[in-house]
Amino acid sequence: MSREAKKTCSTQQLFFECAELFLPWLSPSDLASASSACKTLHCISKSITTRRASDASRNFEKHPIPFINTIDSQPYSYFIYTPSQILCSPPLSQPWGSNLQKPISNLFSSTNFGPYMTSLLFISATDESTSGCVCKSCSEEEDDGENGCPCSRFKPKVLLGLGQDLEMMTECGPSCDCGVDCGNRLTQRGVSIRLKIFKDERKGWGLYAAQFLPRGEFICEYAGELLTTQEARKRQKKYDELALNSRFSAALLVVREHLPSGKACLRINIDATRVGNIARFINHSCDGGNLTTVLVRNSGALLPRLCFFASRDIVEGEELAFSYGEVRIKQNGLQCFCGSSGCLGALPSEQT
Ligand SMILES: C[S@@+](CC[C@H](N)C(=O)[O-])C[C@H]1O[C@@H](n2cnc3c(N)ncnc32)[C@H](O)[C@@H]1O
Repeated sequence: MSREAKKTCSTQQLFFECAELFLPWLSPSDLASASSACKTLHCISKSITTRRASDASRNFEKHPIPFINTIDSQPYSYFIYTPSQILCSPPLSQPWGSNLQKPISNLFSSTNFGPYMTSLLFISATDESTSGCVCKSCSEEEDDGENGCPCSRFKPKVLLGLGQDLEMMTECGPSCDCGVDCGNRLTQRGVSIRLKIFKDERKGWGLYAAQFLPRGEFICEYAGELLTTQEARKRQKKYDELALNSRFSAALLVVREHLPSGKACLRINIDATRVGNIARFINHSCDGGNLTTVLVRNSGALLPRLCFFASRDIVEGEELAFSYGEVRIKQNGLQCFCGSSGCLGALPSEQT
């Protein structure tokens, strides 16, 4: 090979390596623009698209969670991935589809939130349920209710074979001596089951079981940005406007924890529209679907997390669904296509 040819070859190699580094940061529309610039960028963009479609979780979860679309040409849905809820400002973009196997860094790990997050995560512990445990190896409560880890005092009914409503459970947390492998941190290790994301003509993307899931199985957390109520209302208004004019899918969930008196005492706004995990693909079903929502409190953490468990046995290939709520007050609300025998015809909507 001549010197000139060698030089051209190494320049091409350098261009290729640079493109592999920066293209994964681009949104689908920017990726498409870059792809039309030359043959090399077209080839790399194509393989990035294939990799994105093969794993919505960007390697953050135990198994890849692929997109499958037999309806139209959209290969995947674009968003920023976080395995758990976040309070800090999320990054504007995140690499996705790179040929590197591991996520570049876990931007959202609980140790990486900075002082602002720490002050919100920890509260001054005055009662037993928030002060954490000093167990060497945490075990669940024994039948007499005494000898187990104090952090696992509450178990949701779905794990005990009972009801369907929003429930509560407690786990070890930041103020406990035990580590992430502790037996009482079931919902803190991300998604460990096999799932896939299918596109439906009328409901858009939806989350499906890619294996049998027994009743009581932990599915995933509803991860996203935690918002103030003021910010949630502002965003909801914007999302409603967008949904009127396009097939825009919002994923802003409002959770209210009630006192026994019935008065709301805690409101949590989780927005997974731009930043979230695979729970943002779970569609609504008027009959409650096959998932139960559980508020999980970690010892020492100020805010609970919303987690999904299988409310009954779920067979491979079944769509996962839950009820978004009861109230339907918005005019021009979205039509519901849940297909359940008790379908009310419109998606739940509420003035947030
Ligand atoms: C949290 S997202 C669920 C994922 C969404 N299907 C997507 O494509 O990204 C909520 C949106 O999904 C759609 N959706 C969810 N359940 C539905 C249902 N039962 N019937 C029709 N559309 C539904 C609505 O557009 C809703 O605003």
